[in-house]
Amino acid sequence: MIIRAQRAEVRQKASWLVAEALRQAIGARDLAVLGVVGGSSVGPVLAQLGRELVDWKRVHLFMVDERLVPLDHPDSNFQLVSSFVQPYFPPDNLHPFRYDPEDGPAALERYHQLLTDFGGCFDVSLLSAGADGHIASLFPNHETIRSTAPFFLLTGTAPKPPPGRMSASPRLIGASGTAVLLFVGHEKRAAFHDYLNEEGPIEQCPARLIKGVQEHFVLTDCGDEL
Ligand SMILES: O=C1O[C@H](COP(=O)(O)O)[C@@H](O)[C@H](O)[C@H]1O
Repeated sequence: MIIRAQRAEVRQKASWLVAEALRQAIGARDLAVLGVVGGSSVGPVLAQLGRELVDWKRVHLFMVDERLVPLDHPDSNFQLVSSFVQPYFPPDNLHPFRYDPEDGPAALERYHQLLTDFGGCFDVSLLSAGADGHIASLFPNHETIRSTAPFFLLTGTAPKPPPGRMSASPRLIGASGTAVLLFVGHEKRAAFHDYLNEEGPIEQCPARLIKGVQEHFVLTDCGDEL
């Protein structure tokens, strides 16, 4: 489903959709895994999400992607996300990706194991597309979007700085129960039009990946009529 609205409404609706999908997952299996990206678009949605009626002690937050910087670095996606969710999330339910350059692949395996402890996939993914159509750290025409990894991947060649990143793989994002994808801001207009193109391959516009997710919603303030 595509929802075109003014920015404030996009944030409100996205927050409601995420909350509703979390409530459904909690109803089905007593807990829910929320996967979240970084970037400027998701912060206000996460702030709004704190006003929704959700049993937060049953929700576990994982990063869908992370920049390979220390967790207290201003570029860290977790740093940004946690600043919005700290007021309402139990601290023990926040699961940052902890990278150690000494054992990169082992860090991926540890994160995979941790996710497996909570069911092995994201019940809900909150995503934001970049101006080039990337989602998480899966970039157009890049090794990351071509990856067949079942869970998480590392790259040292991301075209958007910093080049060192961790990302949920295309398969893991595709296995989400619900995906909520934002195209917020005029600079995302071309990417949104690419997303709409039924013919185009996922490799050129990774945002199209979510068309394969069981339940997916796209919210944008880039509609032609706005
Ligand atoms: O680099 C990244 O960018 C995307 C999009 O960010 P936005 O600021 O345009 O919303 C983000 O989803 C991703 O997590 C991040 O690493």
